[in-house]
Amino acid sequence: MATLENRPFVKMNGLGNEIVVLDLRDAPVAVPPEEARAIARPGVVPFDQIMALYPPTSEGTSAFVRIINSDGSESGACGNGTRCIALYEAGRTGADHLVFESIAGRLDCRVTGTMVTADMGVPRFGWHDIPLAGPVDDTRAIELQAGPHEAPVLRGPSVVNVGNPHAIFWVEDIDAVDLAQYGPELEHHPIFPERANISVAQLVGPDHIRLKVWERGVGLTRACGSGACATAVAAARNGLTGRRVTITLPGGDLVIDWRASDDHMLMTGPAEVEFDGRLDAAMLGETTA
Ligand SMILES: NC(CCC[C@H](N)C(=O)O)C(=O)O
Repeated sequence: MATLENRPFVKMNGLGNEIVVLDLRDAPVAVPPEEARAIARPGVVPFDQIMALYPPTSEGTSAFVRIINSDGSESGACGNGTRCIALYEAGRTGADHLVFESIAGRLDCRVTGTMVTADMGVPRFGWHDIPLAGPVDDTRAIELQAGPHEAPVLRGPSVVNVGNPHAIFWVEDIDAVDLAQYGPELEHHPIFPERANISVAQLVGPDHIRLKVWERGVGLTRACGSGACATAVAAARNGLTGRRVTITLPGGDLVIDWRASDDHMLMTGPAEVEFDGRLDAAMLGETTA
C-alpha cells in the first residue's frame, strides 16, 4: 500500500502558486518523492508544492511544515505555501495568529479574511549561506551569465538565501526574456551546489518591481513568495528601492516589507482554498493490474 493512501488533502493556491496541504499531524508519515511526483501528474492534482504538516516540536506552534516540490525535492521555504497553511489553520481553528516551524525557522502568520501576512525571517547574504560553490565578496551582483557568451541575455545576478536559494537577474523588460529557455541551465549551474530559484526582475519604480520566477524543482510558476522576498531585499541592498515594495507576479501582487528594526521580511498577500479530497492508490501511481 502507498504511504499516503487514504490521506486527506486540501488543494489551495497563493496567487496561482499551486499548493497541496497534507495535514499529517494525526498519523505522521514521510512524503515519498515518487508519491509526490505521482500526485503532481496532469489529471491528478497538479501542484507546485506540497505543504506537509507534522506535529509541532515547540510550544505555541501549530505544526512543523515540510515543503516538497513537484519533482519530489525538499525546500526550506515557500512563501505562498506559508500563507496557504495559515489560512487553512485559521479556517480549522478560528485563530488569526498562527506560528509554524520549518527547517529554516519560525513562520509567524497573521490572517485577515483571505489576506495573510507571514514573517519570513531574516535573509542571509554570505556566499556560503546561499550556498555558492566558492567564495564571492559581494553577493549583490555575482559573475554569472546566460545566453550567447559575447552578448549575454542575463548577467550579474544578486543572490540571497531566504530559507532557500535565489538568484535575481535585473532586466529592462521581463516580458522580453524567455525564462523557460534559461531557467533550467541556471537552476542547475555548478555555481549553485543546492540548485537555485531563478528570477528576472524589472524595476518599475522605487516601490514597485515586476517579477517572473523559474522555481527550483518545479519550473515557471504564477508566483513565488520567497522569490518576492529575495527580490525585495536584493533591490533594497542595491539601492534600487526602499524597504517596502509591491512585487507584481503573473498571478498578482505581494507587498514585502523588509522591517528596519530587525531585518525580518514581512510578506502580505492572498491565499485561497479550491477543493479537498482523499488520496487513493491510483493517484499515488499504483497500478491495480
Ligand atoms: N513557491 C515558492 C517556493 C517553493 C520552493 C522552491 N521551489 C525551492 O525549491 O526553493 C514560494 O512561494 O516561495
